[in-house]
Parts: sequence; C-alpha cells; structure tokens
Amino acid sequence: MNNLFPIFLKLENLHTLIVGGGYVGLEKITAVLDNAPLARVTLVAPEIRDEIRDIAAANSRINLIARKFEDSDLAEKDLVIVATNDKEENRRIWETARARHMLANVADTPDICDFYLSSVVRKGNLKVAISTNGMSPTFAKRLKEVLGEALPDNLDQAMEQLKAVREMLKGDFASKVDELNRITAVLTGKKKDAP
Ligand SMILES: C[C@@]1(CC(=O)O)C2=NC(=C\c3[nH]c(c(CCC(=O)O)c3CC(=O)O)Cc3[nH]c(c(CC(=O)O)c3CCC(=O)O)/C=C3\N/C(=C\2)[C@@H](CCC(=O)O)[C@]3(C)CC(=O)O)/[C@H]1CCC(=O)O
Ligand SMILES: NC(=O)c1ccc[n+]([C@@H]2O[C@H](COP(=O)([O-])OP(=O)(O)OC[C@H]3O[C@@H](n4cnc5c(N)ncnc54)[C@H](O)[C@@H]3O)[C@@H](O)[C@H]2O)c1
Repeated sequence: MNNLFPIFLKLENLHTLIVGGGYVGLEKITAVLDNAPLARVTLVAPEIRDEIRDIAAANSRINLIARKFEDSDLAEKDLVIVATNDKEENRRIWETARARHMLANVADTPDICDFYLSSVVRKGNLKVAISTNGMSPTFAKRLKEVLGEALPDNLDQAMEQLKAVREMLKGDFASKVDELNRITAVLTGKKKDAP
C-alpha cells in the first residue's frame, strides 16, 4: 500500500536548501530545476562539482555556499534536500530540520525522508509524477520512459481547447462540470462519466 500524498509544489514561491555538492547533489538540483526552472535554491557544501557551479553561474536564483553545513543554513528555508556523503551528519541535519517543522528529503535514505522525489513524465502542461513507494526508483524511471512514448505529443493542444471551452461555458458550477465531463467522456470511452 502506497500511503504517500502527492502534491505539486510551486518552488518559485519557496526557498529550497540542498546540502551536498557531489553527484547526488547535482542529480537533485537538476531534478529541481528541470521541473521548476524558477526555483530558489541555496546549496551548501565544502566541495561543489563544476557542473553545479556552471548551473549557478547561469541562474541568479541559485546561491552556492562553499563550506560545511551549519544549522543556521536552515533559517528561512522551506524544504531541505540532504545529500552529503556523511550518513551521521545527514541524520543530524534531518533531525534539526524536523525540530524546525521543515520538510526534509535525505537522498537514498527512505526511513528519514518526509517526502520523496518522483520520476516525472512531461508533455507540455501535462506532468505525471510516479512513485513506487520507494520500492524501485529504476522501475519508476522505466515507466516514465514507457508513458512518455505512449502519450501523444498533441495533448497540450487538447488541453488548450478544453481550457477555452471551460472559460466559455456559462451557467452554474454543476452544469459546467457536467458539460466538461460530457465533452471529455470520449477520452475514456465511457458513454456517461461517473463522478
Ligand atoms: C525517482 C527518482 C527521483 C530523483 O531522485 O530525482 C528517485 N530515484 C531515482 C533514481 C535512482 N535512484 C537510485 C537508483 C539506482 C538503482 C536503484 O536502486 O533502483 C536510481 C536509478 C537510476 O539512477 O538509474 C538509488 C536509490 N534511490 C533510493 C535508494 C535507497 C533505498 O531504496 O533504500 C537508492 C539505493 C542507494 C544505494 O544502493 O545505496 C531512494 C529513493 N529514490 C527516490 C527517487 C525515492 C523513491 C522514488 C520511488 O518511490 O520510486 C527515494 C525513496 C528517496 C529519494 O531519493 O527521494 C530518480 C529517477 C529519475 C528518473 O526518472 O530518471
Ligand atoms: N552517487 C551515487 O550514485 C550514489 C548512489 C547511491 C548512494 N549514494 C550515497 O549518497 C551520498 C552522496 O553521494 P555523492 O556521490 O553525491 O558523494 P560525493 O562524494 O560526490 O559528494 C559528497 C558531497 O557532500 C559534501 N559534504 C560532506 N560533508 C558535508 C557537510 N558536513 N556539509 C555539507 N556538505 C558536505 C561534500 O563536500 C560533497 O559535495 C553518499 O552517502 C553515497 O554513499 C550515492
């Protein structure tokens, strides 16, 4: 049973801290910016990979701090992604973040994650986030590839048209919902769309 509650975050409205500037730190900052290019991110680590430095040089919303993590780095941050190669320090950072009621992800340590990153299929405005409940990130990655191939590229056009219809529809909320369900019933092959 997967008990995770999925949400889509507006990271441009939040401030994310990444601790660690190695391979995993690079993977995480890349995942963040691929999805949320306007995200505000501070990354702290004594050693920071050149690829991360290049990303920061091209993006004024990314702030790099070249030293070890200090508890004060958590100040005014909303989320923290911990990715150092020091397991004990990772756990301590998570505990400190918890005490401050912040949400923390500790890369590759599911037991002490408040949230997981997901595998993401993107088609224009459509985004499908996949979770295997931590069972197999590799499965999530492969399913992303399968869904990416299977979903048609013109979905954005269909969504644009539905948005236009949605804005055009008159009447009360219930009748708009009925009409939108009627128009889109063809997508599921159902005659009548059950709520
Ligand atoms: C989806 C994705 C998002 C992202 O990270 O951006 C993601 N991992 C990805 C890839 C990936 N990670 C790993 C491999 C190597 C092969 C393998 O182990 O399968 C590959 C595959 C590859 O790189 O090819 C290693 C690994 N990962 C975790 C552990 C620890 C453990 O399971 O105990 C270990 C073992 C470490 C070790 O052995 O020491 C744990 C987590 N990884 C998660 C997310 C969360 C659960 C997501 C879910 O529910 O599925 C969770 C729980 C926490 C988190 O990190 O947030 C991204 C796919 C990107 C894409 O779509 O392309
Ligand atoms: N690279 C992988 O694919 C992979 C796969 C599975 C698990 N892991 C695990 O993930 C962790 C990180 O891996 P990596 O490959 O990014 O390691 P890495 O050695 O490339 O980078 C570690 C980073 O942590 C930073 N760091 C160390 N102590 C710190 C502190 N006190 N404060 C701030 N930053 C600190 C270092 O400066 C460096 O930037 C390791 O525990 C590793 O075992 C990595």
